[in-house]
Amino acid sequence: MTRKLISLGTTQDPVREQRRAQPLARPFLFVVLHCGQPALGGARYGLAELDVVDIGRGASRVASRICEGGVRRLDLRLPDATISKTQGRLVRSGDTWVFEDAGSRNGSYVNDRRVTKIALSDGDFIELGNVILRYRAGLPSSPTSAADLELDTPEARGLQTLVPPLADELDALARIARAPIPVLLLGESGTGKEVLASNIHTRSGRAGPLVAVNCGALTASLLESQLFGHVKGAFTGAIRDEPGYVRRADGGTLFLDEVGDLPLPAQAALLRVLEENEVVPVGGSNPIKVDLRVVAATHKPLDKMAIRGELRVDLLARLSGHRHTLTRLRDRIEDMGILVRDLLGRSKVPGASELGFTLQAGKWLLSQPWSLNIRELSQVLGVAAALADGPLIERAHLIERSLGTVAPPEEESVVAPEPEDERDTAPDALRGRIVALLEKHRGNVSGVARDMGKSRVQIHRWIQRFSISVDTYRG
Ligand SMILES: Nc1ncnc2c1ncn2[C@@H]1O[C@H](COP(=O)(O)OP(=O)(O)OP(=O)(O)O)[C@@H](O)[C@H]1O
Repeated sequence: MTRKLISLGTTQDPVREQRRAQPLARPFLFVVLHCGQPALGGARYGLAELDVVDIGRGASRVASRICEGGVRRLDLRLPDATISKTQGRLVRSGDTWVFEDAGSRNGSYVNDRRVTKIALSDGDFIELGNVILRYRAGLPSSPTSAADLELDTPEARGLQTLVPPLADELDALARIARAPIPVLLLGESGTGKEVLASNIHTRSGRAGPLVAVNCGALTASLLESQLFGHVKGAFTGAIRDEPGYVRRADGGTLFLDEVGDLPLPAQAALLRVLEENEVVPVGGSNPIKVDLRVVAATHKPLDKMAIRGELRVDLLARLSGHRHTLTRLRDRIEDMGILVRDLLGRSKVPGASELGFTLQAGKWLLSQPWSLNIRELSQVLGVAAALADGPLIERAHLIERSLGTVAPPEEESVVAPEPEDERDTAPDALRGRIVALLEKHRGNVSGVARDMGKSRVQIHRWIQRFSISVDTYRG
């Protein structure tokens, strides 16, 4: 079984009907995590067309929709020895859903509390044996994303989700991927922008390579030659022709990672390339044609940067053919099961893909803020898999903040407000202080960051804004 999409009804022309249909808020039941067998991934079931959901033990996860005597019923079987054959049921009561335990052997729990009967609220977690489910009262969904979905096989990495509004956005992105439209990926660090860029390239069917450029790591003095290449003899040390990133991506995809870190002079040069589809290598005189598909990514607030003059508005417009903002992990916690399956499956720790979780460990995964998103989850799981000394990852193996005390610098967030001090400090005084510290630290930005009590990213941002050439201070 790979990806089963179960239609909710037949239409004359489903494509046209879907285009006409606006997303509606609908209730859903998610199977979020099979703690004992995370390889089973997760599932979602639309509750809008149902009156009752019966849940009990089965040999495998199977959901059947049945209509008997006018009652629309979903029969959900879950493969878990700790679940009773008849565990419990969800019953529609007007606009709400009520969970009733059916006298199960091990009991049913909602948000950690043992229950016999309870009206569910949006976001409630339902624990049945070692399986954790979640009720969502009203998620915007199109007819496609409202359909039942089982995800138990890793495929289309970065494009899989159970969450309906996100599924609709990713569906649009998957279609855009096939056209040569520039894509701008926004979102917090660790949400999967690079993974998605790679997937967009794969789906584009373009024959050329995916060439990733970390714009924040380009050296100021060599930037143009790194991007656009150079001819032999263009400068001291140019002992042969070099194509540069842009020409290497000819016929493929140029992935501009951390595009918010691109210095202004490089922005102008890049814009020329994107507008004219040709590149002039440093020291050369003849333009060379290039066929590029550009995907750019950043966790910075590009629109604000454009207003402040730190990013060219025309470049931003060029890059923004289609914008996609990645969802934070804590806002797609229903995907925990499918992410865990993917991450354990890819882990280099021997036997990781066979591991399960204790119920306590599973509940912990679902309760964390995951401020560093999927990257943090991946790190936590990697350590846990290495520590586990049996078939199950226990709560003690899941080490909080495995990335140390690192928190995303507030100024890096696409949604974060601009830090107060940046707006309030007199620009001349700030520039003077940075220049003095660059002199003191001989161009070492980390030293400046330490002395000012700021992140390196913040210092780089000021350096760009004040057009300071760091190389001048390197001795
Ligand atoms: N959908 C996904 N499924 C499984 N793993 C993922 C997924 N998306 C991202 N990851 C993993 O999470 C980590 C971070 O992903 P990625 O580097 O793509 O994030 P990013 O948004 O580009 O981060 P940054 O902004 O810091 O560069 C990687 O280890 C990646 O393999």
